[in-house]
Amino acid sequence: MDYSSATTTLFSRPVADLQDHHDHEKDHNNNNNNTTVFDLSFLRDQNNIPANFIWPEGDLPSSSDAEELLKATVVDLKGFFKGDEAETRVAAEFVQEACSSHGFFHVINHGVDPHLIELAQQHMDSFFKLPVSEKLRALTKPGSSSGYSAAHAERFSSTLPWKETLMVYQLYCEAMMKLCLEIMELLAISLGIDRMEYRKFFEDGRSIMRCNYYPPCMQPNLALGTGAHCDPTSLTILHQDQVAGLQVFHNNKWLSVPPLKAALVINIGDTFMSSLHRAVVNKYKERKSMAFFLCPKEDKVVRPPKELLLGEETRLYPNFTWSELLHFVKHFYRSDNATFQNFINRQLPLPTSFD
Ligand SMILES: C=C1C[C@]23C[C@H]1CC[C@H]2[C@]1(C)CCC[C@@](C)(C(=O)O)[C@H]1[C@@H]3C(=O)O
Ligand SMILES: O=C(O)CCC(=O)C(=O)O
Ligand SMILES: [Fe+2]
Repeated sequence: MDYSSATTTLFSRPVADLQDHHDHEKDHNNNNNNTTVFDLSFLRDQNNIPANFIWPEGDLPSSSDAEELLKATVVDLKGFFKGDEAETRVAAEFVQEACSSHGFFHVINHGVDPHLIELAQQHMDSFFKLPVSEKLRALTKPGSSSGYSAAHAERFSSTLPWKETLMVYQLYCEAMMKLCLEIMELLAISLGIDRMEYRKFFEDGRSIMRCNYYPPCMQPNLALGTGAHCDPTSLTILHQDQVAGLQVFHNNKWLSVPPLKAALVINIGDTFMSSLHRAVVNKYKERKSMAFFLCPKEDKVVRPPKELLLGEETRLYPNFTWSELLHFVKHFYRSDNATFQNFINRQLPLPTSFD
């Protein structure tokens, strides 16, 4: 096999290591013998993008989308970190306001060393600049939450996202994990439950850190960097560079979440309730984002806190474990706006219970 030709659009390769891939959903890639590898560093300059990257009209950004900005609350964490009760209450109220509406907010004075963010970005840059043959050495294995992927072509065959991703397991992500736990404390305060409840629940969490590289696209109106979806996870901390692209569907409109210097974007995932969002691409500028997804430990049972329940009959959803939901999105379902509902309604031999 030859990955060296810079003039070839696609590389086909026999993929012995993808043998046990067992996707069943509509657009999952069932062709195990011959996965196509896309070289986005070549495709970015092409006037016509391959059909695999073209999304159905209803999914595509329209010219009136995102003219408006999302009113994303800016939560200042300074007082909370100092232990100032009054300022903590104000921060928790802002979190509550955002989470009862669309679930997105910015945090500033978040305590993450800017040099660390800079360093992570430099590593990410040098990785994505490598020749495709080198990047493929880190190609993700089916079902794995680490490694490199060019447009998820090893998993899906159509409506491919216009991006390359690199997933790194949580070892490298201590600063993000720490911040997630602080925000979990604020979330608990905002819900009026024991402030340590979620902190304790997530302290042994298994998280996913993902670097996204969105090359420029000559036909940005036909493609999407990340299609509309809800994060199936628990909490997402997103660092976006200075190029806009993130949009949230709120009040029946796509609204832009423009980058705010020194801030991190936070959004709650489906184990709380995630809002539909996506990342669009553009003709001129590459865009990079780093998403840290907090997830519960695999076997932990996810259930609502007792204080929030009036009785079992008020429950909308049964208990589940993160490993069940993760398995569902990795093998059976491509995350979209109905992931959680379809997971709950799934006809699979997995037990669901209210116990
Ligand atoms: C558990 C996960 C699945 C995805 C990565 C994390 C959290 C969000 C999911 C995702 C980003 C939602 C959009 C579609 C997806 C396929 C993607 O474009 O990357 C999703 C991720 C995935 O299934 O790998
Ligand atoms: O890159 C972005 O701005 C958003 C990506 C995203 O929503 C995701 O990876 O879940
Ligand atoms: Fe997302």
